[in-house]
Amino acid sequence: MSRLRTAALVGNPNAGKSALFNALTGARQKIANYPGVTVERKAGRMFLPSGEPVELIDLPGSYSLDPASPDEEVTRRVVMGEFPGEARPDVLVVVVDAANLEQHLVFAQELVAMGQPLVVALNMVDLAERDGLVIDPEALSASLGVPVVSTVAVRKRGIEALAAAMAAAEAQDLSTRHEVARLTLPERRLAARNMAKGAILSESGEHRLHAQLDKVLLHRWLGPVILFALLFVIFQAVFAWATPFADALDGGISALIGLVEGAIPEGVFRDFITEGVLTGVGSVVVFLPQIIILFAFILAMEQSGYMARAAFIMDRLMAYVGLSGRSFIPLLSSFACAIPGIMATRAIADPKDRLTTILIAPLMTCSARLPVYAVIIAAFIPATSVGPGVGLQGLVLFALYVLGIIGAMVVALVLRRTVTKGSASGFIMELPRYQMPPLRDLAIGLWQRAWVFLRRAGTIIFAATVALWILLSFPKAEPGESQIDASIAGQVADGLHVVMEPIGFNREISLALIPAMAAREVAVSALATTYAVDADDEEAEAAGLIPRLQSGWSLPTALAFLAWFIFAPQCISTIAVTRRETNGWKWPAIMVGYLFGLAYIAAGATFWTATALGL
Ligand SMILES: Nc1nc2c(ncn2[C@@H]2O[C@H](COP(=O)(O)OP(=O)(O)OP(=O)(O)O)[C@@H](O)[C@H]2O)c(=O)[nH]1
Ligand SMILES: [Mg+2]
Repeated sequence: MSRLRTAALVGNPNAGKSALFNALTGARQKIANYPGVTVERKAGRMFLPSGEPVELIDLPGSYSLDPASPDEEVTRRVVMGEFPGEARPDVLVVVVDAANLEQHLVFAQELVAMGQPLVVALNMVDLAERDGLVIDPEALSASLGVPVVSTVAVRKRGIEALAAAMAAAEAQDLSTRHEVARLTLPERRLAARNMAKGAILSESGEHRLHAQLDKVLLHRWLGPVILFALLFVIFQAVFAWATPFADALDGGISALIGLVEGAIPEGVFRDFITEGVLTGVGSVVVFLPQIIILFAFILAMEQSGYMARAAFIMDRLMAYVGLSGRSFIPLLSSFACAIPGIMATRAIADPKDRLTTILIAPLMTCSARLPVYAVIIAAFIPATSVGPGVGLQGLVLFALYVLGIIGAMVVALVLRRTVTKGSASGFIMELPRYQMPPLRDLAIGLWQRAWVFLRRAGTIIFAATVALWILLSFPKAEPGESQIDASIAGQVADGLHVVMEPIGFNREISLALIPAMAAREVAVSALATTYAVDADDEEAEAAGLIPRLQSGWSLPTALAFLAWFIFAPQCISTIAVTRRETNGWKWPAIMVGYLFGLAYIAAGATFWTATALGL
């Protein structure tokens, strides 16, 4: 006759505890909160083979008995029998994922060491077998010293055997458990690895290959080196591969301008089409090839399963600045655009972690900066190579991205010590399988990205450029006076120029920065339109933006302009989404303030250093 009254399911997150709970209890469950905390208490009744009822509790996922979150705190106290009003479970069912055995066995050993009756459910064996990995429960049982039952919770496989093992658990000899109790965490990790290895019955070549791949790609220092090398190659490719396509697009736009000039009689309307629409918006659209190449790499990294590994690598590095790998995915999406990045921070449970991530997200180089960077680099950085296969232009682009990341990390460090003080939470994630990126998905993803970019060009960039063209074109200049001087925009820019002159910005830049608040790419279209309006004749107008930049700007000014855009929060939508996600104006105001401050300092420092060096 069994004396079991209560049992608890415990284990790492996503091991399948809740699925097992459902399989064991059927519909007989009751959900409430633990007293005093918002953590859910899920209990239900199951029956042992003898027909005896047992109350089964489904505990929240945990990585160890050292609590790092309210969920883990509850798990720990229930398991230890310290939770008021909750009886210590008579038997623990430790759920481990067969495909992530090494990871899950670390916590399992800690539980074994508690010296309670215990059964291990080796769950998800179906998924492991699909991946070519067969685990021997007998071998695992021998090395852990406790019964192990294979289960597939979602197919209700192994459920009866598990219930039988639970019933038999009270007769367990607990005297040998103290050996495990003495192990330190690194020792337990090592033991987990050996046990996991020792329990492998068979492993497919593919699975072994993937495991080998992980050994290299997740290596303590080789991993980050490979990640950075890969990023380096990506930025090289953005310049090296895009040039012919960008040139072709550029030629197409010039041809279109020629066509319009031939078809429409001279006048304000023709100027509007050529200077405002085609030159302005066209100057941004030519960067479509660069955007596509960048995203082809990013999507391929995501779909191949490498991106999750990158997050894993970054977790270690981000811990130094008080952030966890949980921030990596939002920050990574911010490379496309800070808006989805900031929205993705909702997945970060810790409020201070989340706030820090929101505040630094705009420092990740979003794709809107790419046209700005690319046009200045094309105009001022020679297309020379600085080593075999290493172009200077790609190197500068890479440096700009890295500077954004370094800026973000420094800001995070400062924030974590001041306004968002608190301890960082731990982070472990399940790594997806490696696979060849499916070409179809890749193509769809690229198409979506390209469409987002073109839609921006057709809406917000178009609108801001047209508005600027109107402000630049009226009132009309007297003969002998420059159109920019006469225009409304020119007058406004003169005011801003007073503030921007000390950091090396000329009037055209000051002018372009105002509409660029709508979106960063507008800085490019605004410059293109300004120079087109300013051009004395059609020949000068047709010369294009890059020669105008080269003849009008000094190198220190161009570099200062690049430095400005690493930091400047020139994006109204980002400010709006920050307001929404932080419920007020306080944090967006702080964000905008510190980013403009940094932009000004960085641009100024760049300008004066470059000037002092005689560049
Ligand atoms: N194929 C397969 N899927 C499973 C198995 N067990 C659980 N799952 C799935 O794995 C996912 C996670 O299972 P859960 O039961 O929610 O995991 P959990 O341990 O309760 O997770 P937390 O409560 O977050 O700690 C769900 O999508 C389940 O459907 C299994 O044996 N085989
Ligand atoms: Mg669960």
